Amino acid sequence: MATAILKLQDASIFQGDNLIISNVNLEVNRGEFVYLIGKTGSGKSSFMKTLYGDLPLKKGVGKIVEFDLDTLKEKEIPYLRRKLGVVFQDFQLLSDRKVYDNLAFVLKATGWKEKAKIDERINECLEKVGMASKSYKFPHELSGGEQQRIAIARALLNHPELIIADEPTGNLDPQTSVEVMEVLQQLNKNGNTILMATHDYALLLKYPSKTLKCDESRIFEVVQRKS
Ligand SMILES: Nc1ncnc2c1ncn2[C@@H]1O[C@H](COP(=O)(O)OP(=O)(O)OP(=O)(O)O)[C@@H](O)[C@H]1O
Repeated sequence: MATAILKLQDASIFQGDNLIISNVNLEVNRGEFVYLIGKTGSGKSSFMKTLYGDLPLKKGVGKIVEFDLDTLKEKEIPYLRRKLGVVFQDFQLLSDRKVYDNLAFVLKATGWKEKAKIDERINECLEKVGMASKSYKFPHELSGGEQQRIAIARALLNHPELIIADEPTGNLDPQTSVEVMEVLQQLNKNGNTILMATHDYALLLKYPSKTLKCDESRIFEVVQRKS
């Protein structure tokens, strides 16, 4: 039976007092790869921010990786984020430290203490994104695609139940976008559940998958035409 990792019922997304999206009803099941598409300003980022606790869910019911979004307390947010891997368009790596230290920073902040275990986990995650040889590089020594792969490795560190990627290829050229997408596809094949916002239709055509569309203050599933 399909297990819902994310379930929203009659949920509304707000930015402050402004209603951005209303009556959202959707489920994302374990193992799925789901796109969220929609024009600039249609509310994709606001929707995703609500999922990782950056915006409160003020109306409706939402459950994500065993957390209730509608009753989520401030102090629960770090624990929710540990079960999610969030990837952003602009990578958000710390520019003053090497790749290894970017990842170690996250592990230490989430309670990892033993150096050998930290090293092992960092290496495992870098291997998953094909970046094992780059751990002693600074972010500025890497290309955009490489930086995004490091950001994906960082998202994987604490075995997330859901990866939320907000326009992960938005800053990348088409060829590099495909390379990053291949990494995400591979992770999904290995069991990771992924929700990815994008407006890159070329990727959608190349890697068809369940697609949600954000339009006119609503989110609904769209059926992709074959051919
Ligand atoms: N911090 C904010 N305060 C108030 N309104 C905001 C804020 N951020 C976004 N909005 C508004 O919310 C609406 C949705 O914006 P959002 O960034 O979620 O859209 P998006 O689909 O992710 O667009 P993009 O593709 O440009 O990131 C827009 O009308 C925007 O003006």
